[in-house]
Amino acid sequence: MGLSLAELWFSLYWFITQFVRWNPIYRYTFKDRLSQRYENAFPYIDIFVCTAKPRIEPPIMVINTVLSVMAYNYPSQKLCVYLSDDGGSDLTFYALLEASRFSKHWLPFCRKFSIEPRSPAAYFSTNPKPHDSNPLMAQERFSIKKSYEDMKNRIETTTRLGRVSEEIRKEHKGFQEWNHVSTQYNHQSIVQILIDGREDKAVDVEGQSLPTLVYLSREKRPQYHHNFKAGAMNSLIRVSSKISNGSIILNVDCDMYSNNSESVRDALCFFMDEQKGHEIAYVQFPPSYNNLTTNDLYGTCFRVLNEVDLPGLDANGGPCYIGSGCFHRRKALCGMKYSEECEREWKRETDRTARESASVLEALCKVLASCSYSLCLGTLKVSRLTQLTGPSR
Ligand SMILES: O=c1ccn([C@@H]2O[C@H](COP(=O)(O)OP(=O)(O)O[C@H]3O[C@H](CO)[C@@H](O)[C@H](O)[C@H]3O)[C@@H](O)[C@H]2O)c(=O)[nH]1
Ligand SMILES: [Mn+2]
Repeated sequence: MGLSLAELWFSLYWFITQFVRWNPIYRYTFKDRLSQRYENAFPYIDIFVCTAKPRIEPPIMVINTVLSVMAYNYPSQKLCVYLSDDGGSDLTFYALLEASRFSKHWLPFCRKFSIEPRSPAAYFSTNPKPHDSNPLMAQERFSIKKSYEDMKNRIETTTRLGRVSEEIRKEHKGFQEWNHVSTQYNHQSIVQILIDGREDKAVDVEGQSLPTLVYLSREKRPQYHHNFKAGAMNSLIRVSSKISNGSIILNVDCDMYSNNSESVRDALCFFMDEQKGHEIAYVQFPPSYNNLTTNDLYGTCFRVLNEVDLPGLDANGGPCYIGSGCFHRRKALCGMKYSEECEREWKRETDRTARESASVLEALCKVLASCSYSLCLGTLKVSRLTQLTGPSR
């Protein structure tokens, strides 16, 4: 009886889904035209990476994701990367400090040899051998691989130990914050700007500017509910509005590195489309997974979801919001309706950055990441997110 009901339900489900799958839309971008028209008028992009549990989400994995988004092929002065650490862990902070130093070598290397993917761990594991045809690359690859492995060893040793040594703690003022942290669920907000992209000294080894890099651990108190990732996203939206206020926000989970350095430009082809751009609230990238099954039976992705269901939904008002890998307009997340006038405003807003010094910004942002601030504004409702529509690619 139960089985027959289940069969009946799945038949009905299959029948309904066919309507959605009837007329899928596949979209293509023309990034060369985007560059020709807008290269100097690109918007600021804020990228949020979320992590919560240093034991399940090891700091070395987290910083690989951070490095993959820092290395986007996009003007670095217009990129600002935020790591939200709901674990409130100094181990994650230490790993991010290491990543901020390593990025000075990694970003020029990626740029020079156009390497993909730009997560160092993924790059070194998918390209185990250097390219013999280019001796310069082979040499540089050897040295950058060595410095990556040294960094990885330092981070993993510290993670295994479970605490940051006294020598390391002296390397950055940010570690002093942990003098006041009692537990993961009971601590003040911590905001540390590790790279301030506005400064002249924020450059890589080739003298090119680096993206801004911010560590955030919002306040946690036992009497306040923290609302998991949605709570973290709320804090990130507030804190980033003070520091960089990028018009476009990308969110990635810490275990989902970006496997394409052109993703920002792909998303902008939709947002900056002169005719239809203002109708688009978000651009959702389909996720791929590396380790779903032994021997990777399904070719690293959910094929039906990515190749049939999402393009099908696109033809019916827009794909659903999946979470990681989604670009949003900031204004859409803040509940504003987007119109053609906003598009014109946006063009005027592209050169706006905070004027306060990094330490003043840190102090201001701590207030924005506090529990009482979250409480008075309420939480970002998932229902709001699902109302927004936009195309997938
Ligand atoms: O209190 C919390 C709990 C989780 N997270 C982060 O949120 C992300 C997602 O949480 P997780 O428990 O890993 O959820 P998953 O089921 O693995 O992820 C699915 O659900 C997420 C939340 O809707 C989407 O972002 C993902 O794309 C989707 O794969 C991770 O980066 C976590 O670090 C926080 O920041 N704070
Ligand atoms: Mn996850």
